[in-house]
Parts: sequence; structure tokens; C-alpha cells
Amino acid sequence: MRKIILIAGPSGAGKTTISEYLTTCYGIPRVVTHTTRPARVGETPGVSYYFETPESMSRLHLFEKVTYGGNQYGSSREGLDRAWEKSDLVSLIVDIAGARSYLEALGDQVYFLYVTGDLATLKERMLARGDDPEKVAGRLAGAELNELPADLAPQAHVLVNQNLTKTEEKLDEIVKKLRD
Ligand SMILES: Nc1nc2c(ncn2[C@@H]2O[C@H](COP(=O)(O)OP(=O)(O)O)[C@@H](O)[C@H]2O)c(=O)[nH]1
Ligand SMILES: Nc1ncnc2c1ncn2[C@@H]1O[C@H](COP(=O)(O)OP(=O)(O)O)[C@@H](O)[C@H]1O
Repeated sequence: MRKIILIAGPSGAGKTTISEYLTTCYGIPRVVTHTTRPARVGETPGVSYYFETPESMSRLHLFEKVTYGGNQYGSSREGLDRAWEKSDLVSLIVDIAGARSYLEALGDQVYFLYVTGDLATLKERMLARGDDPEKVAGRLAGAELNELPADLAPQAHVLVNQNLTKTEEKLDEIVKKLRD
């Protein structure tokens, strides 16, 4: 059965690191999402994002959509199917609202990985990564924190990403289980 590893959690928790590990070590592709914002220098269409117009965006079958800074972002059935053509197991980083939409739409095809860590560590990592210090506080409060809601907790596999080697060992076990 085709499956998707949904990766959610606070900023700085290690979602990108985990998604890249899955790609590098297991060839698990990340589902590419869509946006109406212009491509930045160095971004490749179809790799960074699928770059859309509001019109082409409206024709997609979107699981969920958000607007940031006047630009639309969304993940689509089409993008998921394209990733599934490459591999039966794919990953996608989503916020909690997105995770909810996928769990509702795809049920047991979803492996919901909730990555987290203690707030002091997340803050340190974001600053070390070069994030704007003014934005860091915002990302660790309110809805932006992407806390795990109580109703989604039974479906979540919580991974506390502290020691990277231990995290990678857990990911190895997860992939083995999902591919068996
Ligand atoms: N809900 C949702 N958010 C997305 C999607 N694609 C990208 N985003 C989010 O949109 C936000 C802005 O992305 P972007 O313009 O690339 O800027 P940056 O990630 O802040 O450099 C980020 O928080 C992304 O995670 C999507 O398909 N759905
Ligand atoms: N287990 C870990 N130990 C130390 N640093 C880590 C660990 N996991 C991730 N990092 C680093 O922390 C920062 C945030 O990780 P990232 O994957 O970008 O998080 P997210 O995508 O959830 O915002 C990055 O600079 C990354 O290299």
C-alpha cells in the first residue's frame, strides 16, 4: 500500500533534517507543494515548489491551502501522486492543520510523525540556523508552535529529536516497519 510520512512539529524541531535523511538514506521523496509566490534565485520549479498562478492554483485538487504574505501555498493530490509514482513511500512536512486534513483524507495510508524537543533547544537551534531573533519568539508561541492537539495525539508517533544518532536509529526502525 502506498504510504505517506507526514512530518509535523515546531520550528527548529528537525523536520527538514529528518525529511532529508529519509531522502538521502532511503530514497524517500518529499512531496513538492505549490505556491503562487515568484521563484527565488536558485529555486528550481518542480523541486523547491511548483510555481503557480492564482488561476492554475485554483484548478488543483488541494488537500489544504494557506495564505502567507499575500501568496497562496498548498499541497495537492497531483503532487502526492507524482511523488508516489517515484516511490510507494513518500514524506511531506506539514503544519498541524495540514496534518489533520491528510489524516482525514487518507486514513491509514498516513504515518503521522510528530517531531519535537524542549523549547530552549528549539530556540537555540533556530538562532544557530540564522533565523531572525524577533521571529523566533513568535514561532514558539500560539498556533505557530504547532503543538500536538489532544485529539490527534492517538494517531501521532512522537519523536523527541535530541541526539541525532538516536533519531536516525528510530527512523531506520520506522522505515523498516513501513516497508515490511
Ligand atoms: N500549509 C502549507 N504550508 C506550506 C505549504 N508549502 C509551503 N508552506 C509554508 O509556507 C511558508 C512560507 O514558505 P516560503 O515562501 O518558501 O518561505 P520560507 O520557508 O519562510 O523561506 C513556510 O512556512 C512553508 O512551510 C503547503 O503546501 N501547505
Ligand atoms: N538532533 C539534532 N541535534 C542537533 N542539531 C539538530 C538536530 N536536528 C536538527 N538539528 C539542527 O537544528 C536546526 C533546525 O533543524 P531543521 O531540520 O531545520 O528544523 P525544522 O525543519 O523543524 O524547522 C538545523 O540547523 C539542524 O541542522
